[in-house]
Amino acid sequence: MGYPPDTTKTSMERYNSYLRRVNSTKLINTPTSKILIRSLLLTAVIILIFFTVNNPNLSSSSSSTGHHPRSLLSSLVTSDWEKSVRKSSTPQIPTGISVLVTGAAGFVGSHCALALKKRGDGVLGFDNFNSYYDPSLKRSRQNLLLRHEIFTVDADINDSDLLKKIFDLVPFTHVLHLAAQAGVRYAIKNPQSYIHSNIAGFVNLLEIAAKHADPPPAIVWASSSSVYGLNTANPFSELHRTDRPASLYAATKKAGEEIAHTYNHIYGLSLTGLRFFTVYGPWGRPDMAYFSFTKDILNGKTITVFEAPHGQKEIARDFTFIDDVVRGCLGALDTAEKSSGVPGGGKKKGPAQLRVYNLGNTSPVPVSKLVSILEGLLSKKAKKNVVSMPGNGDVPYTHANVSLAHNDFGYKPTTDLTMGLAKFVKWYVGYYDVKIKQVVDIER
Ligand SMILES: O=C(O)[C@H]1O[C@H](OP(=O)(O)OP(=O)(O)OC[C@H]2O[C@@H](n3ccc(=O)[nH]c3=O)[C@H](O)[C@@H]2O)[C@H](O)[C@@H](O)[C@H]1O
Repeated sequence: MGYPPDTTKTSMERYNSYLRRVNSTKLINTPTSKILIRSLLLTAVIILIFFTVNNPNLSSSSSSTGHHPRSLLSSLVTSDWEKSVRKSSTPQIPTGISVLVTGAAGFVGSHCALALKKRGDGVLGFDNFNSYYDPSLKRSRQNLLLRHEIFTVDADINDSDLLKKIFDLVPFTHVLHLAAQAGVRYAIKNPQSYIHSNIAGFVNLLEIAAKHADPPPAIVWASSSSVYGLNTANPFSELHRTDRPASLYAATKKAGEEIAHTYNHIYGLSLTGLRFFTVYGPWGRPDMAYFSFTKDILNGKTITVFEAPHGQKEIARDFTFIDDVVRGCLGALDTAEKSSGVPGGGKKKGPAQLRVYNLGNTSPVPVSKLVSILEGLLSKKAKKNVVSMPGNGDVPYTHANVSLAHNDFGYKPTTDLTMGLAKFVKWYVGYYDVKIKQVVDIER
């Protein structure tokens, strides 16, 4: 219940405010008050600068707090830019699809973009080139895409205005959504970045796909093996429980799967989540163990290898080679049905497809074996510091059952870890111009 207005007080306040205005005009004309006002202004400016410096998110165009970034729409869009967007997205064959690839300058994104383009599909890249790891590697991937006539828009998926503009220019049939904050253990250091990209960014994309895009595209997106969390049933099946994530990263990917359900249910968006299992290979991510181990072994630096508590199974991963994952992504895109939503959102013509698949290698390898394979390929012994696995989000073991992906789109991984790492090392020494005794010939 509200209080009745105090009319006496209100009119007194109006009068007082009138008096303050009258007095202030008199005051500012005296020399003492001029000095006073100037010093007050100066103090205000200093406080403002202090706040901005200590809260970079306030001035950032792409904050990590989940606030909407300032749109790059007006600074990016020119008629040449529009031409590049349209040209890149146009399929080269009559049966080709038109795909917006978010995270296109990332590891999996760049490989998928190239594979799609190679078979005649239209591909537009989208990436914010953040500095989670060396952005120059992302720029090199972007240049590689450009050499194959794939244009990459340099922006954040939280930029609604720009995304809308892109969907106005191109009637994408599909979105391959791979832009995300990756890394399991980094979530301890920078939790907000996971919310910004994996939750807010994903919702922003889905909002635009559901309510703005005409036609609403089918969306295939990157979930993660980490959603299995503390699950102990093996190998991991899509039917197992995923309600016990061990890291915030895993929790945001699991949240993504639930959010996908909602947009499928309300708006009829066709959505397919792919649970990737520790993907590795050429042009990979420097933050991942196989990559940083390679770098450190070559530089004679000690690597930290995690081990399980005594009496437990060795720490292992179902390492999955990039080419196998790319085939899985294309298979998922090719079997994705159209969204059933009506452009503008709010209605759907009927139920739409909602899928989740494991994309793993089906053959877990202990991390100690990963190190010994690398030692062989690099002809150099690793200096190892073996420590107990810290409780910072890691899980001890992953192992995929991929029969669902096999049945639905013929997914069948074909590269074992030794072969895949040989391909990675060959790329690594070429890219970073490293001399090693002998590069194992993998073109058998
Ligand atoms: O499948 C996923 O969904 C995730 O895969 C990947 O996570 P992980 O499987 O944790 O890969 P990665 O960090 O390479 O560690 C590999 C192994 O090395 C061990 N490890 C790691 C670091 C270290 O210093 N020492 C060590 O022993 C470590 O204990 C682990 O056993 C992606 O990064 C992630 O973004 C997500 O996609």
